[in-house]
Amino acid sequence: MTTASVLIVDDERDILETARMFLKQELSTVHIEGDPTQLPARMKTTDYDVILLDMNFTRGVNDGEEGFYWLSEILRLDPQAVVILITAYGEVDLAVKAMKNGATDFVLKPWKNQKLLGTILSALQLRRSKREVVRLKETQEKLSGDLDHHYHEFIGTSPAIQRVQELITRVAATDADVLILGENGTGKELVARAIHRQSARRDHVFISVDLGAISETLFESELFGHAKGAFTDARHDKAGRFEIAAGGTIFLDEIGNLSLALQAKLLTVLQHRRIQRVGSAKELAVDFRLICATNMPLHEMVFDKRFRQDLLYRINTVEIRVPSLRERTDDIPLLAEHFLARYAQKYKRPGMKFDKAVLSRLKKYAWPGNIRELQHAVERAVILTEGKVIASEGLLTGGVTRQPVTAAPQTLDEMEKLFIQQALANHQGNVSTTARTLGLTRTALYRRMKRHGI
Ligand SMILES: Nc1ncnc2c1ncn2[C@@H]1O[C@H](COP(=O)(O)OP(=O)(O)OP(=O)(O)O)[C@@H](O)[C@H]1O
Repeated sequence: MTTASVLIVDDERDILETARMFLKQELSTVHIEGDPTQLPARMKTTDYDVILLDMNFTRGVNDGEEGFYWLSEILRLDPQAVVILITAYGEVDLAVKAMKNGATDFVLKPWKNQKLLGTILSALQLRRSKREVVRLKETQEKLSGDLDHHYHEFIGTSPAIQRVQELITRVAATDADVLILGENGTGKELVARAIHRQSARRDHVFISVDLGAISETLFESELFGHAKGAFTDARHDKAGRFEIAAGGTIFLDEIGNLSLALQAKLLTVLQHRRIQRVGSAKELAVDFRLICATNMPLHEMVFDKRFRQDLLYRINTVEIRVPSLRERTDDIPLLAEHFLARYAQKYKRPGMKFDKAVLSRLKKYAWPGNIRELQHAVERAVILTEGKVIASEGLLTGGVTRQPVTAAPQTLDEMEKLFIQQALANHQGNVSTTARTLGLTRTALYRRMKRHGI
C-alpha cells in the first residue's frame, strides 16, 4: 500500500467507482468527484498528491475547454499540483496542449488498471521531488539567512567607511566584478555580502569560498565539480562551487594566496564563464557575479610576477579598499558599543558598560587584527569581567602586539602561544601569511589562536 492521496474528477459515475475500487487496494486515500466546481473546496480540505481530471464535463461538448479551465484553476490554487488528464481516444492533441499548460501526464479512456496505477505512481514521484525542491529551497534560504545575519550590521560613520558604503551602493546596481582589498578583519566579507544583498541577485545564493583553505589537489574538484569516477574518491557526480553559485554571487576570499598554476585555471573559467567538471567532457555555461578579496598587495605581486596581470585585470573591474581600523578611529567607540550590546545579550550580562577611560584608550591602540580583533576583545571582556564595568585592563590584555611576553614560557603550550604571537607580529597580524609560515591552514591557526586566547 502506498501512502498517497489521489482525487479523480470525472462526470461518469461508473468510471469513478471502478477506478476507486481498484486504486483503493494500492493507495491510502482515493477520493472521487463528479462535479468539478467542488474542486476548490476539496483542495482546501485535502492536500492531494495527484489529481486526475477529465477534459469534458458537459454532455455533447468535447473541445476540452472545461478541462483547460479546471487545470488552470488547480494550478492557481496549488502551483506544485500534479495533474493527470483523462482523455478519450482521438483527443491526443488536446492532451498534448494540456501538458504544455502544466499537466503532468494523461491517460486514455478506457484504461487498463495497471497502466493507470503506473501513471499515478510516476506522477507521485514527481510530486515528491517538487515538494523536496521547495523544502530544500526553504532550508537553504533559512541557512543562508542565519549565516548572513552576522554580516548585516554595517557600523561606522567615519568618512572613510561612508565612501565604502557609497561604492557598495553604486556597484551593487551593476553586475561588475569587484575586487575588495584590505587588511585582515577589516570587513571585506561584510562588504561582499552587502553588495550581493543590494544587487538584483539578492534572491539567489551567495557562495563564499576561502581559497586559502582549499588544498592545491582539491581546488578543481571543489570549484568546478567532478564526474563520478573522475578519481578514486569520486563516488558520485558533484557540482562545484561555481555551479552552485549559478544565478547568484561567488565570493573568492584570499585570492592572493593562489599559486600561479591555479591562477591560470581560474582565469580560463573567468574568461569564458564556462566550467567543466573534472572527468567530464561537457562544458557548462554558468552565470555568476564575481567578488574577490585579499589582504595581499596584488598590484605589487603582479610586479614581482607572483600574481598574473591578466587575472588581476579580469577581477578588478571595480576595486574597493576597505580601510583599516587605524584609518577610522572615530568608528572605534561605535563598534565597541555595538559589540558590547551584542555580547552582553548573548552571554546574558545585562547592564554592562565601559569604564569612562576605555573608549579613548581603544582609539589609541593600533588594532592589527582590525574589527575582528576588537570584536574578540569585547567578547572576551564581557565573559571575563566580574562586575558590570569593563576597564581597560579587561579589554586590552592577551592581544598580539600589546603584551610583550617577558617571562620565559614554562610549558609546551605556553611556548606554542608565544611562537604564534611572534609569528603574527612578524606578519603584521596577517593570519593567512602567518598560517602559511607555520605550515598550518588558516582554520587550524584560528583554532589555536582561540585556544590560547590570542
Ligand atoms: N563595519 C562593520 N560593522 C560591524 N561589524 C563589522 C564591520 N566590519 C566588520 N565587521 C565584523 O568583523 C568581523 C570580520 O569581518 P569580515 O569577516 O568581513 O572581515 P574580512 O576582512 O573578510 O576578514 P579576513 O581578511 O580575515 O577574511 C565579522 O564578524 C564582521 O561581522
